[in-house]
Amino acid sequence: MSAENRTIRIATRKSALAMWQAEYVQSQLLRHHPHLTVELLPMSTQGDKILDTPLAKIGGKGLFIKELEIAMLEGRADIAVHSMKDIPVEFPHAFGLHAICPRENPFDAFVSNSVTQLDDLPHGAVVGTSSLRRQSQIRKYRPDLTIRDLRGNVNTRLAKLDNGDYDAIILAAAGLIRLGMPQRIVQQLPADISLPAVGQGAVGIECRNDDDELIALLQALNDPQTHLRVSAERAMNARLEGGCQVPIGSFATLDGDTLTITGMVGKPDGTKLIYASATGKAHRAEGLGIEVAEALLAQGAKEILQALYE
Ligand SMILES: NCc1[nH]cc(CCC(=O)O)c1CC(=O)O
Repeated sequence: MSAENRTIRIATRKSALAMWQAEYVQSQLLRHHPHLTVELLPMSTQGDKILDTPLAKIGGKGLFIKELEIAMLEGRADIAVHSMKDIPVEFPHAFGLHAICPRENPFDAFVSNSVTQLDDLPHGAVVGTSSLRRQSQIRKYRPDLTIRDLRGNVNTRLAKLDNGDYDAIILAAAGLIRLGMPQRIVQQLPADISLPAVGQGAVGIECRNDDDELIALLQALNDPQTHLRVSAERAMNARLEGGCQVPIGSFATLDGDTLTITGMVGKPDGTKLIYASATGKAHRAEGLGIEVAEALLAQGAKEILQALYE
């Protein structure tokens, strides 16, 4: 049987956003390779089951992908589809990211039912986010606001806002757009207020490193520009040893073959945020990411990050 006639099984989490991403990859695979059969294998992961404990305590974001990797090792699935911002810097060695799809809106979205921009929230208003990165930046910009924890998938978070538990919440614009709710974005937060997470808005495809035939099929779905930008951002994160749940932002842009990357590390209480940028030829994406990490380390990034683990 030729590669073009294979059956590709996609392991995915069951959340609405994960399912959207898996279906997107399914449709793109069929568009480029019409003779494939592409099936979805929706799975519950440890990360989805344990909702009441902070992620950092139960093993971090790797928990959301381990079951998917076991399914691939056991031959029940061929690929796994992930939000790039949710996957750890390092992969188990048998696996790799073999395609990164075109990036959706990478910015954070301010979502509220009462005001139309962050600046209009009254003093003391309650903003929901569990992201240390968002918390740090919002506190810096509006030290008068109260930040309250907010976990769950996108729909759960929106329901908590609509219940009146928060005056506003911060979500990734990409998730809202993909789930068909762009009208929920009342303000797109610019990078100088909320620098996005590493890989935010990009979807990656993981498979076993030894499946050459499949890796070749996936190349049609890879977007080289997104790949370069996300590679720079992930290289920065790797150099900072920024695992899961860290107050780190990283955002790369491309202008022709010139790549610019900006990084940020912040104290969760918003009292100290450090920034660095680098610009250079796009083929040096990873080197530029590492340069930014070094510049952040020179300004005290390590001390900020270490304090979090104590
Ligand atoms: N951590 C949850 C998560 N993972 C991916 C997205 C959507 C954005 C993306 O694909 O980068 C979201 C929601 C959010 O952060 O608001």
